[in-house]
Amino acid sequence: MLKIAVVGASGRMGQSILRLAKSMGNVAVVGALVRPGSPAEDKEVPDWPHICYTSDRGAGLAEAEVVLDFAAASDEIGLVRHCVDYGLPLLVGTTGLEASTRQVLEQAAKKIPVLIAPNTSKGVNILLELVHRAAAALDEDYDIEILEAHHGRKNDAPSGTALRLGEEAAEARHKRLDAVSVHHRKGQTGPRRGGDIGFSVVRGGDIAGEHTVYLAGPGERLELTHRASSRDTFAHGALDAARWLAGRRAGLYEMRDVLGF
Ligand SMILES: NC(=O)C1=CN([C@@H]2O[C@H](COP(=O)(O)OP(=O)(O)OC[C@H]3O[C@@H](n4cnc5c(N)ncnc54)[C@H](OP(=O)(O)O)[C@@H]3O)[C@@H](O)[C@H]2O)C=CC1
Ligand SMILES: O=C(O)C1=N[C@H](C(=O)O)C[C@H](O)C1
Repeated sequence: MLKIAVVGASGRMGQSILRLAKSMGNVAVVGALVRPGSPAEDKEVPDWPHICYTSDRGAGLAEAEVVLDFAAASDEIGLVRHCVDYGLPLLVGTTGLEASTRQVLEQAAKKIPVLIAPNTSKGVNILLELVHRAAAALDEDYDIEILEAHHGRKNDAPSGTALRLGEEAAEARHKRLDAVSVHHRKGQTGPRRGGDIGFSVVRGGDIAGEHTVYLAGPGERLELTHRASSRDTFAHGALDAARWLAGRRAGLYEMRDVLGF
């Protein structure tokens, strides 16, 4: 039985993971971390009656073998330091991380296993491979645009997945994403610069997560799309990844390592 702790346990992803873990039977939730002052604090976790939501990191992570972080980037560095101090493998599902946090995670990965996974679905991770291949095969006459759509409660934009897709496309063309990304267009923009990668964002309703990468060329357009119809898809992937991460040696990992491609 794998013992996990979920950080951001009262959130949408946290709840989905807690529910799914119960139905699976081979994963035990031993910690459910919430923000200090959260209305959930000290309440019993539904499905896990012997566990209470806590904001006490030491208590919440004490028995965990793997930590799953879906806490919307609020105290990432404190969490990473704790995992390093206690040798805990960490899955970071949270998106919208600062570049400085990413550096802290890279340092931490020298000491503990760290899996950075902005999207834990199988389909999106296959999409990353397809985008790499298409961006490399089609030259810069094929303009790359990335469109993402999510529910109206999402806090960060563009999504972590959209940015990861952009990185993959840029890397395939031997570019750095920050040198070619375009996030704003309004007014007299002038023509599109060849080689740019544009991002567009839709927010509304209960959209679980949709990503389309366009490669728009002369006389044709390739569109590669992934649509998640349920948040449980991400929760399933997170629990698979947690099982994979347990007992791994220190290192920086991605979902493609978990999925074996
Ligand atoms: N990797 C993947 O496949 C996926 C990643 N995500 C990402 O996961 C993150 C969470 O998404 P979602 O569940 O929809 O967001 P929510 O806002 O529903 O959940 C985030 C939760 O984290 C809590 N929280 C905030 N700070 C802390 C803290 N310091 N310690 C513990 N808990 C804390 C929040 O509490 P409060 O509300 O009280 O502030 C909230 O309950 C986002 O970054 C999202 O982009 C989402 C889906 C899939
Ligand atoms: O906040 C969400 O909901 C999601 N966030 C992730 C992201 O930012 O890429 C993954 C998924 O699309 C859902």
